[in-house]
Amino acid sequence: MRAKALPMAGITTATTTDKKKVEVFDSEEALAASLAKYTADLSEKFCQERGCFTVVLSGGSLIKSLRKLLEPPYIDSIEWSKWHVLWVDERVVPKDHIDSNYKLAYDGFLAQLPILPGNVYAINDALSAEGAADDYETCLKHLVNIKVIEASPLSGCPKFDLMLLGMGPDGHVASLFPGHHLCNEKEKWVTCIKDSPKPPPERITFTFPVINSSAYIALVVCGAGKADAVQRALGKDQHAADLLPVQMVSPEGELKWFLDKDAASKL
Ligand SMILES: O=C1O[C@H](COP(=O)(O)O)[C@@H](O)[C@H](O)[C@H]1O
Repeated sequence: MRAKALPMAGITTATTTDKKKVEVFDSEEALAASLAKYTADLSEKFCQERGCFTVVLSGGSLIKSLRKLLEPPYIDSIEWSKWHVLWVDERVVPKDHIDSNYKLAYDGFLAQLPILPGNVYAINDALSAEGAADDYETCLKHLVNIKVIEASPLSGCPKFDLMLLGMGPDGHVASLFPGHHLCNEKEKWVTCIKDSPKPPPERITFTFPVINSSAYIALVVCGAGKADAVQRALGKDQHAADLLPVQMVSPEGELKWFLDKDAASKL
């Protein structure tokens, strides 16, 4: 694949290949502005093409980086009623619990938007971890059947329009942690983990077959604490063995890394 460096305003470096783009921003503020435009442009594209836009959220620091979507011009121009919002992973806690990814997204993002409540798909917090994972997979199957979510002709998995992923300092994405056997799950779309190394221990998560069926993935990573994992994923010395989960992200469509300069400091 051909790689080239592009000079862009407010961006320290930008590297592209056919399917993978990496942009490094001088500040998290500049990253958030670019992420909002990227999301809005994809929303417009998919609302026109499909009549709806399926967006998958992560928890953690990603939600703060979406804040520019709450401001003009996007708050007024995006067709929010056509958005369908799901989560790539969720902690098995009540929806009003401080650890809930739903609560984080609702308080910091969704509560301020005119997205239809019926288009926001939280996990069922009354169920066990296994039950919640099965229930969420059933929800995905229903949304594929009624064509809200496309099906990938390659994998048969749900093909989300845009997946917004964060990454932990250890290189985990969703609730798929380094060295954990769930990174190799091939059959289930949604599974549960009961021994998460990061609290809380019980979570549900999309598996890599679903993550990697996405049309677009934005990987949003900020802060010096994540520079080592970024270096392993994007640096010159690439080893096929012992891949970090973030290195297993390889969508059918486009993968775009949004890095601030601290996260990119070891590249
Ligand atoms: O536990 C989780 O961590 C990751 C990364 O979070 P961050 O705060 O370091 O950005 C997040 O993407 C995931 O959804 C969440 O459950």
